[in-house]
Amino acid sequence: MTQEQWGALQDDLARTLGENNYKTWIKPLKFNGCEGEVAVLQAPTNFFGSYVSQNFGDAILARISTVEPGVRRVQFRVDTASRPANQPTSHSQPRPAKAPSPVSDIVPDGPLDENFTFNTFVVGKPNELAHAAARRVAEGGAVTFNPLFLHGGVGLGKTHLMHAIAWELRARNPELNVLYLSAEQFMYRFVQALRDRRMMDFKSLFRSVDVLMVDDVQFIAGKDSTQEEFFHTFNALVDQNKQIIISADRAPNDIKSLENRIVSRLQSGLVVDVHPTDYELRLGILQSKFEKNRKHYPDVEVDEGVFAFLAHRISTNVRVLEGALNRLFAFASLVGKTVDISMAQECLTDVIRASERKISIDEIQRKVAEHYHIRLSDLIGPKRVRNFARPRQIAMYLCKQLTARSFPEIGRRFGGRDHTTVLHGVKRVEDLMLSDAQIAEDVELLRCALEE
Ligand SMILES: Nc1ncnc2c1ncn2[C@@H]1O[C@H](COP(=O)(O)OP(=O)(O)OP(=O)(O)O)[C@@H](O)[C@H]1O
Repeated sequence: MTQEQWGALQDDLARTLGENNYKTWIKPLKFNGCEGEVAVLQAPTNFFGSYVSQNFGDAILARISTVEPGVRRVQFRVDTASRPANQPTSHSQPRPAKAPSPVSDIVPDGPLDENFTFNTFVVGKPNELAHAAARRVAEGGAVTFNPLFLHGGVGLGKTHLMHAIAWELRARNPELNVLYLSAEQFMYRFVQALRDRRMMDFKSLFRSVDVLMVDDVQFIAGKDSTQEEFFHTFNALVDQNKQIIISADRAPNDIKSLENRIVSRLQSGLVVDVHPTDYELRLGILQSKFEKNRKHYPDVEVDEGVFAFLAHRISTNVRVLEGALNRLFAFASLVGKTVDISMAQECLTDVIRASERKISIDEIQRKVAEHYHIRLSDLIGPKRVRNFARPRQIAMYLCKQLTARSFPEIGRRFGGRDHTTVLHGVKRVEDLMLSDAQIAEDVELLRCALEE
């Protein structure tokens, strides 16, 4: 993305977030470039970065990814030149070292968030299994399932649970060597060790931990040598009966470009799905966050019905929910008014609008038919000629990606087809996207048009 495109994107944000938000929070951000899947923005202070990340992070990411489809995360960094010496950055993402780093730098103690404990984790139907498994692992003792593999969508509490396990294990046994890091950090440390010719240090350090936690493991998919090293580390630890805990945004066999031997290793323990939140869980989380934050906003009063309104109207992603609540409280304390539903509606227009945007199967079918210049009846109908069959498979794929519909439901909406036909179609498109650039481009174009 060029600086010019960043400028246009800021203008666009000004229109959706309003002039005040723009001037205060968006204008001071500088675009520092992209590092793989991460777009790096420079913020004036740590607080600034985390506020923007919580409140406007999703809006910024959505726009950046229309220009840079490969970008999946936005990271806020503070300008080190203007920061006093020794002040840590808001993110513990590694920065390239100039000279070989000390051994302890190769595997740093993972950055654990002190708010991510079992006490602050609200349990409901969608996450009760994951919570129970995490509790079991946190008790320590004999390893019963290895690894524990937690998977689920963005912002549903996987990292929170992993940190909670680490805190609990450390509290029970301070001697225990618990290492938490993201898969991205694992790769970075590995590359750094290779570059500094310190692979022996790297290997012996990783093999000496008692509990290893790797977050967002999907990141290493397609990165061959990192996968190889991860596999060896994994095996060495399992052989020593050391506990491993992994998280990812999807189940092991759904992670593309992950070697089969790793997939089967990851499946060999307990695989638990953290489901999207339901209304009750969202309500519970809002109430718990409210109690917790009360001390920061002692004067803020909340009308009855506000939490129910938010739990109904805001998406399943807990990070978004938290951000909305923080923004609402900051606003209420600023204007000194009680939070009521109309204030929530006004203050969170963009968040609510984003949550409301639901793409329907009808919309997808119409767009795909239009794109390929075929009739809707041919897209849905029984004819199996390639001119219709391929767009049909693409439409099925997009339905699976962009709606919450199940395979059988999608099948029904495509002329009563069996769910295995849909499954096959989706798989076929996934494969084709890797080998056929035209198909990959068509799918991306359609996705962008539908998400607009
Ligand atoms: N059940 C819950 N109770 C309390 N807070 C929660 C719960 N689930 C998620 N959160 C909060 O939501 C935010 C996002 O959670 P977390 O970072 O653990 O998500 P994640 O699943 O790891 O997402 P990602 O894949 O984006 O990293 C955190 O602030 C976390 O504390």
